[in-house]
Amino acid sequence: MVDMVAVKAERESSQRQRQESASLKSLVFCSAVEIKKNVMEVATVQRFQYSSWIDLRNFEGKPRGSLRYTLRFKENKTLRVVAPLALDRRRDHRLRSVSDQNSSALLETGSLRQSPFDEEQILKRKAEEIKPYLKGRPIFLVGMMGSGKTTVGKILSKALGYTLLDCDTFIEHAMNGTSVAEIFEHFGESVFREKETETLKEVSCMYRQVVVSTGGGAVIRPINWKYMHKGITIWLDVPLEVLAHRIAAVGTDSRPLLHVDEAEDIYTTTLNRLSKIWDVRGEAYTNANARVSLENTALKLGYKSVSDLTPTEIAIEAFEQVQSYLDNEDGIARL
Ligand SMILES: Nc1ncnc2c1ncn2[C@@H]1O[C@H](COP(=O)(O)OP(=O)(O)OP(=O)(O)O)[C@@H](O)[C@H]1O
Ligand SMILES: O=C(O)C1=C[C@@H](O)[C@@H](O)[C@H](O)C1
Repeated sequence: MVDMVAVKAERESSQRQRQESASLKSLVFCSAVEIKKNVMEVATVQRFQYSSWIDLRNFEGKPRGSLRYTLRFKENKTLRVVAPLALDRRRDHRLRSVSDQNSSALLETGSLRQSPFDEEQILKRKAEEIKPYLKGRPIFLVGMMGSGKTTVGKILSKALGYTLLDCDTFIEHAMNGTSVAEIFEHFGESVFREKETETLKEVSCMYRQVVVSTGGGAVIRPINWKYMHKGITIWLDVPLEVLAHRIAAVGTDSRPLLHVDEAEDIYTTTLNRLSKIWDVRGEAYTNANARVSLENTALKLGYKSVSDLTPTEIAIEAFEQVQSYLDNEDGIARL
């Protein structure tokens, strides 16, 4: 009887040991699977994180450029694309050189483009940084015809929460809707220049928190500088060939100093006229507080051509140049 009890107890004990061993094995197996899964997840994340530059030039219908994605796992373990990081430009250059090593396609295209999202973030941050130091002063954009004063002015004014004023439009309103071309034709250039000076005087004395897109010739009269220097002046310096291309693309009807007959070669004629105008007033643009050279900006961003620059990139450069000017102008206030 005692033997029977002892045998039963031993059988139960060894059965318990087998069960415990089986469940331990299963536990170890599960952990191994789990660990392997985690390792795979980490590897997947790393793979996507380290070669995460996607050249949009390869995608038909998308804007040219590269887009940086950060990929993370959601709780349900599916991959998801999260918003690209807002990066400081300098930091971004460093990241680019690292990611470039992993992307021969990128090296071939030479594209160092930000995603439009990144561009917007940088622009917004730059605007917030310089706004307190502008103290509401007007910003005057100067530059040759077609240099992008209106296009870039729109972006700058929106980022700062300022109003955009177009000098030519201002004059047209003051002349009861007469267009600039008609003012030149019926009253002559001297009347237009008088109106231009009156406008700059009014705007610089009466308006705050405005970005002013001036006429290409606003720089000629020294008195105009007296008014424009009440605010901050930015010169958009664009190569004449680029200006001629832009103007030829839209026609010369609204620009009386460049007006070209249909029979003429619009690009060549425009370039010749721009060259003559430049000879007379090129020097005057250097009175501006900040210069945005499209050639320098394209070089800085590693672009092959000035035409690769987006208006937002030009606007960011404008903020950077203004920032340098303000640093020198008012170093103590910015400390
Ligand atoms: N960065 C850019 N890239 C390509 N095209 C541009 C760029 N900036 C402006 N343009 C184009 O060039 C033309 C002239 O631009 P915009 O009117 O902004 O220049 P502007 O300096 O105000 O000219 P104007 O003094 O003659 O009135 C427009 O057709 C515009 O779309
Ligand atoms: O460059 C210029 O002299 C001019 C530029 C335009 O914006 C207009 O102000 C006008 O056509 C003259």
